[in-house]
Amino acid sequence: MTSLTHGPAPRCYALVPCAGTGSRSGADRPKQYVPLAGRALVAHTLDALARVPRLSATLVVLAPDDELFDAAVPQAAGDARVWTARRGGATRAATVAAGLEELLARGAAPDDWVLVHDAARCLIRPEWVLSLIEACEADEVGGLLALPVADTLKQEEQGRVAATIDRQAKWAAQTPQMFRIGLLRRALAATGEGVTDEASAVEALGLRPRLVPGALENFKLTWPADFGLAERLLQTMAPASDSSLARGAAVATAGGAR
Ligand SMILES: Nc1ccn([C@@H]2O[C@H](COP(=O)(O)OP(=O)(O)OP(=O)(O)O)[C@@H](O)[C@H]2O)c(=O)n1
Ligand SMILES: C[C@](O)(CO)[C@H](O)COP(=O)(O)O
Repeated sequence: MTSLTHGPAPRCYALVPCAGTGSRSGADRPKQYVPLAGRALVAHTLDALARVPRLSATLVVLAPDDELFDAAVPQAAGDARVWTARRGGATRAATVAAGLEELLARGAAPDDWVLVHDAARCLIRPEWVLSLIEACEADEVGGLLALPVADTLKQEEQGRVAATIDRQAKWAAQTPQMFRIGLLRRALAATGEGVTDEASAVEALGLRPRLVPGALENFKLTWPADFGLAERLLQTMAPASDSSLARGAAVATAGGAR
């Protein structure tokens, strides 16, 4: 039963920065629009997020001059849980910061959670998103999907190894990264555009985000060779079992999108 003295339970929103150019990808267009297994890369990303019932809505932040999204993801126009905003900035951090303002303008509360997920991680699975939500929703700070580094790490100087770096306790950060909207907004305002992920901004406030084990498959498509690999994985992916997500559905349905 809802208490009379407390507000409604915090909701979860996804925020997908989708305003990059993909300069390292070698593609003939922004990488999020490269076709993979018959659909644009970002369409796969949004499909997976759409199968997470705990998400009240997903905000896709596009470049101000984006002319590709509507044709690349036609189903978004008819989906009340997908919102778009042409407010992307010069850096990922600027795009995310603008997206947070948009969420607040659309009725999200500072205490609500936001899960920032790269458009470019199109192999995300609904069950991994749910595992992040379940690990973080009772957490003071929030957290992120990440993977312990498996390889021996080398420090390069002019094409040669200058040092071998201790990999003990090193993790590679992935997305989604889940924080309260108000906290992340404050963190990004303090750090500016230099940070490459949300956790870095939150860490700069002296906080310690929770590391939640992710999956190797949830890699970020960055280099030309990544596209063929992602396409092969998409083609062989078993359909996710939506029943495993049902335990999250009741919470989202009770609130709906604001
Ligand atoms: N100004 C920017 C830069 C990046 N992104 C988004 O942030 C995610 C992760 O960034 P990255 O892989 O670095 O994408 P790009 O910046 O597009 O790639 P590159 O660095 O190779 O140019 C992508 O979904 C990208 O669209 C964004 O929304 N706004
Ligand atoms: C957020 C991120 O995907 C975590 O690995 C990464 O930091 C994005 O960095 P990039 O500079 O945009 O590639």
